[in-house]
Amino acid sequence: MEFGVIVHGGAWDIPDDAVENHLCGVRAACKLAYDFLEDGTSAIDAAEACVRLMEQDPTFDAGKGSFVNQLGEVEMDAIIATDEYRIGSVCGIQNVFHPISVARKIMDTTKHVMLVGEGANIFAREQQIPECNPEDLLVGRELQRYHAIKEMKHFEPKEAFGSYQKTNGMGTVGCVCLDKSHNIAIAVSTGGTPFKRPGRVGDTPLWGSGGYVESIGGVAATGYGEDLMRVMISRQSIDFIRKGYSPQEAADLAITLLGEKVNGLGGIIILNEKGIGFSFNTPRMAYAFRSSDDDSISSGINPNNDN
Ligand SMILES: NC(=O)C[C@H](N)C(=O)O
Repeated sequence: MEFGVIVHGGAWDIPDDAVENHLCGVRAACKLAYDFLEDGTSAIDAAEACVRLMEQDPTFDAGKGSFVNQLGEVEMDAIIATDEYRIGSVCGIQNVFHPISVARKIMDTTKHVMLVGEGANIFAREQQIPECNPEDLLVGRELQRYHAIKEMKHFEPKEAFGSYQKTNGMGTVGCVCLDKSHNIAIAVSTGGTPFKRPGRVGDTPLWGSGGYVESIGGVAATGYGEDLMRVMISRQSIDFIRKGYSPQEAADLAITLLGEKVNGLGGIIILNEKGIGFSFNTPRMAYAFRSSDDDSISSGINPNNDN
């Protein structure tokens, strides 16, 4: 392909009544990135714009709509990177609409790769990234979930990713873009897991776990972060590509490995010049993709392309 994009909107037990919003959200983000890439925009700019759109969509567990932690607060993580090992990552940031753009500024303007917590907020202020009120990121659905979980005797965040319960609306967002100059970029953003401990960081902002990219391909992950980071799923996927597997084969192998090694639950998307791949072992994952070889966007949410 000359250029292309794949997007995910989270891998978990997406309830039936949230399917439409998830599909609309990933398709809109995919279209935005594809149109940019067609116009000659760089992969990194297209990837940032794509994730920003999903961060402002309250359907997803990223930006507005994020889960709240045990204190009832939103703490977000994000990563953005190019295939030249330029990386920006942010953990536990609060009160900004677009963590992905903070990550981008870290990549573009500092010598660092990752900033966390209050330090990340100080940096965002210095960069004149607009701050918002904590309530601006909170949606009623998440407040209700917070109170419901607080009432529970026992809550296991991993269960939200399997087929154990129906909880409305959650899903990290991510994308991989290839531009006309053969550059690949990844961007991933999340509010983490429900009722997480304050300070908990998942896979998303960790290079090689939530995302990874080299010239041979880019990967973005989603799912139960503690499992994804144990197997460094994104880096594993690219190692399969290096061994000669196609993006689809690499995606399937990485998800099999996730299940076999740590009984993990999650999904990944992969893209390189040879093609697109995606795989998940959760009940559903929202995804959309289009390469320059395709006439239109493909999207889905159920296993086996059964939509
Ligand atoms: N919804 C998600 O994908 C959550 C994210 N992977 C985390 O564990 O923080």
